[in-house]
Amino acid sequence: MAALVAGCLVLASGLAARRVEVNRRVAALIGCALVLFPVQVLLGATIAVGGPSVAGPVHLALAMAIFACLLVALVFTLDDGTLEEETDRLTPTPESPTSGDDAGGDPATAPQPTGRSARLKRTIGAYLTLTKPRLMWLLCLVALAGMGLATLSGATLEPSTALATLAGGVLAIGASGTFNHVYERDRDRRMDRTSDRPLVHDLVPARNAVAFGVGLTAVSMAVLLTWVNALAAVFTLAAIGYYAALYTVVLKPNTAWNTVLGGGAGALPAVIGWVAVTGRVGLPAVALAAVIFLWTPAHFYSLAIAYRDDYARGGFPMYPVAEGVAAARRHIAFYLGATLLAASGLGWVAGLGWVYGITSVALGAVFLRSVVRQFRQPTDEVALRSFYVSNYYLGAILLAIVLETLVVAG
Ligand code: HEM
Ligand SMILES: CC(C)=CCC/C(C)=C/CC/C(C)=C/COP(=O)(O)OP(=O)(O)O
Repeated sequence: MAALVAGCLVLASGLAARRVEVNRRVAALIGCALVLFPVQVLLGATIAVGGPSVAGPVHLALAMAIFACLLVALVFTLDDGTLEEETDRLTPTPESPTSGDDAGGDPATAPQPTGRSARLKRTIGAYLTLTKPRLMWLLCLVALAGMGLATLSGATLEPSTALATLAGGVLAIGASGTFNHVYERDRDRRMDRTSDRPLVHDLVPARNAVAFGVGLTAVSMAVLLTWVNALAAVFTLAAIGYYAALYTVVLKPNTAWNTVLGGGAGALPAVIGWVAVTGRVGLPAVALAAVIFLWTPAHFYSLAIAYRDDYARGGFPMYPVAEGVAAARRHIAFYLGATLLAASGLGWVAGLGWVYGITSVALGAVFLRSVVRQFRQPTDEVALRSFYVSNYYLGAILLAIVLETLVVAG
């Protein structure tokens, strides 16, 4: 039934391309999909009658190729219709002399809480903010999904291992987020979105923040070494270094590739989760990491479009700042396509079932629709909506993995 529906849709795309005038690139891509589809039907028939085992993977690869042709055709069609020329590149202004004074406000004139407990509350709140707690739920789900996948390979997940891995991970994310706050405090002052951060207002002295980050790192390592294993600790330390040094110091201020290359930091928790259970690296964990890696630009570029002026003020060459909104939108669509393909690859590599299949197709469609809306309605609100949908998409497929591997199977 699914193949029939897909076939009808491929055919409908072909008919639509004949009715509306499409350019040659789009026509060629849809033509490819139309030619590949009957081959796919034949391959499917071969599998149904017990053909060679290689037919299965080839069948999946061909399905991915058909999807890729149609997605690229869609992007070129949307681009042709609505996009302005790429004249919207901004120049990051790292040393902007005027923007630093007012954006962050003056801590001396900001209202100070009176009373010991109010001050204590404010300081605790400031330290909590340094740990970037809003990111944690999704990164924890990544690690949990990594652990769940490991159980499919026959390993057993002890609840204490799961708890210790998540605790070590949360502490590590807190540490790297803290280092990020310290290093970026001057640029944060110049950006509206970040001008209320604790270090901008000296709510926490930078030295104390560094000590806090080092402390969190040490406790994280102690937890992982005591209750999980050495390899998980090594990967977690690498993730802290990746985010706090490689991404924050080297990539983010210097190259528009910062998000693509930085995506590896967020992908590592998938491997950490798997390693925590098995003590070694496995293919399904790498496949999950690939999904996160490809998802990251589709996640962040939408936010960066909405805040491009802010990032330019901060002096960061984020992709929409350096290359313009039109190019960024196109890349969001391509990375989204790559994410959806990687997600099907993950399902196949890990042997996931229908809960994961249905969730990734349904939420993938919601994600794709939100990105298509960005082309039709290129406003910051629509871009921001797409940013949140990216999180729901990833959250949903990770939950589906956890459900299939730990709840249903366990
Ligand atoms: C280079 C990689 C990434 C960049 C540049 C990036 C950037 C951002 C930024 C700027 C925010 C807004 C933060 C704030 O306002 O406090 C954000 C929010 C968020 N990000 Fe990412 N992100 C990246 C990777 C990831 C990864 C790998 C995950 C998890 C798997 C993730 C999950 C989230 C979540 C859950 C939020 C919070 C959304 C909310 O406010 O509800 N991000 N991201
Ligand atoms: C296990 C472990 C330590 C994992 C660390 C991985 C990690 C925290 C990845 C997330 C990357 C991230 C949310 C960047 C935020 O962008 P930004 O810092 O550019 O955002 P900003 O503009 O708000 O500062």
